[in-house]
Amino acid sequence: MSKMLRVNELSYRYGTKQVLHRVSFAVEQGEFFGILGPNGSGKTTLLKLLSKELPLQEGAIALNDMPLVSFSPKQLARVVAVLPQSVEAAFGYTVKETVELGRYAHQRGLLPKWTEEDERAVQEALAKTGLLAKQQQPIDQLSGGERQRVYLARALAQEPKVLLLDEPTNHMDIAQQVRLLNELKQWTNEKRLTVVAIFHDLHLASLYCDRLLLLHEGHVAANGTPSELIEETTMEHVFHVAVRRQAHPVLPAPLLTFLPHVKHMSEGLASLTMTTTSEQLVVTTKTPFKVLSSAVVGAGVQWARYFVNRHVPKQYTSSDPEAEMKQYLRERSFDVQQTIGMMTAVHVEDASIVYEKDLEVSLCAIVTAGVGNAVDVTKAWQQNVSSSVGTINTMIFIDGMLTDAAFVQAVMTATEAKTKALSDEGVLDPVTNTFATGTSTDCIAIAASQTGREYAYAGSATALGKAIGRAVYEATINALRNYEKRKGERR
Ligand SMILES: Nc1ncnc2c1ncn2[C@@H]1O[C@H](COP(=O)(O)OP(=O)(O)OP(=O)(O)O)[C@@H](O)[C@H]1O
Repeated sequence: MSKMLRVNELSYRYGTKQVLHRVSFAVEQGEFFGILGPNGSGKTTLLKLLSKELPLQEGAIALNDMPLVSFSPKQLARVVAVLPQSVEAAFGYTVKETVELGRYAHQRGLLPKWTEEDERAVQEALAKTGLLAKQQQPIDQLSGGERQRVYLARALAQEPKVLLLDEPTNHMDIAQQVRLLNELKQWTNEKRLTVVAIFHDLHLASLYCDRLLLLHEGHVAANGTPSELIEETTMEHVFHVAVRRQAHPVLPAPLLTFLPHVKHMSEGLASLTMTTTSEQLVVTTKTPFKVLSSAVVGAGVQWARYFVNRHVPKQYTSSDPEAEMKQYLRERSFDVQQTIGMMTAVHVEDASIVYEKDLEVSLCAIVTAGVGNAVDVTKAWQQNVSSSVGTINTMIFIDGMLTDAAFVQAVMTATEAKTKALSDEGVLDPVTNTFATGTSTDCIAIAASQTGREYAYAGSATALGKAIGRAVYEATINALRNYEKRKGERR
């Protein structure tokens, strides 16, 4: 298959200093290709060889299957545009005049004429870079980020097939970075523009690039998709920092988080306080706990200090319960970003609290249970299951450092224990008359201090799993009995 750009066994020396070692890769037309690597790994040198700013010493570069050496400067400028790392501001020129210079390669003859085509390309480039309103301004009166955009506009006005960018978003604020990369990405799709760009920001590279080349001391350390390449061991080897890979919340792109030398301190469960009123049950921890939950507020993975189980009337409805609950929390001065918020129609004073403490595990389970919406989940498909708020809310606080697997297993173990408690208490699904496995709107939060003892797993084979199983079972049984008692008193 023909490639837009093909680099083969490319090596380069400044004097006796070898800075690139037999670098090979290929880029297809329309690809957004990123070059990553630590300072001094050879990225700029590589880009300068691709633009012929540096002469070829060893190896080969082909553009559209033609050797780069065979291109005259003007021929090359019709195919390749470059945005260097830093450009000297050309004093006296306006923005538009600077961008017009990009049309040089397309002009012919000794006395070239400015054509409609030239004007259209310049205006399009100005529009793409958000500079239409500034076109008459002198370039030396612009900010660093704006000037960077002018040079990008000049490169785009060249209407190249390949765009070489050395840190294109350098000097730009985050909104400009995202805007520019969105535009470039669109051009790679619509105009089949090929972009080869040096990135320092791994996240931007991971989000926008189709493929990445990772350089390490002038060698290719890796070459692949962001998902293949943004990987903990490789990154730690190349960048010499401890990292952790995570999933992007919306896209199948990896995110890397650097692990700083800052220690998270916690007093564990000793710092836990609980207050209960008829309106709400609130658990507060002195330091944030890491939480995996299905709560109305704070669902997913969060760090939180406030855990609110709010009592709401049985007939509670809201078109947007999350927004309504956030408003409720704000009105009561909770820091919403650090709060896990659940709701229940059950009286929260009937919560059951069970502590498990031995040499291996220290945890606390808090359960509120109502079975107005009890459901046998295996038969739920037969019925119109309600989603009102008669529910079982389970919170588990663990003194320890849980892996992701342990968090997920803690949810499984707690759910199994809850289901067993319902069955032992004889709770039935009122429609099918079979044992209920839960209610239709149950909620769970697993909160861990993330200090002290490490727990890789939390299934029933482990001490943590055993403790969760016992505590959740006991707390659920007690909470169910409290609920039944109150119901009996009301009759
Ligand atoms: N003109 C030069 N003369 C001598 N050595 C040079 C020259 N330009 C760069 N180098 C050296 O070559 C190596 C690679 O430099 P290069 O600029 O390609 O790295 P880079 O990966 O782009 O770095 P950065 O992330 O800091 O921009 C570095 O050790 C640098 O000091």
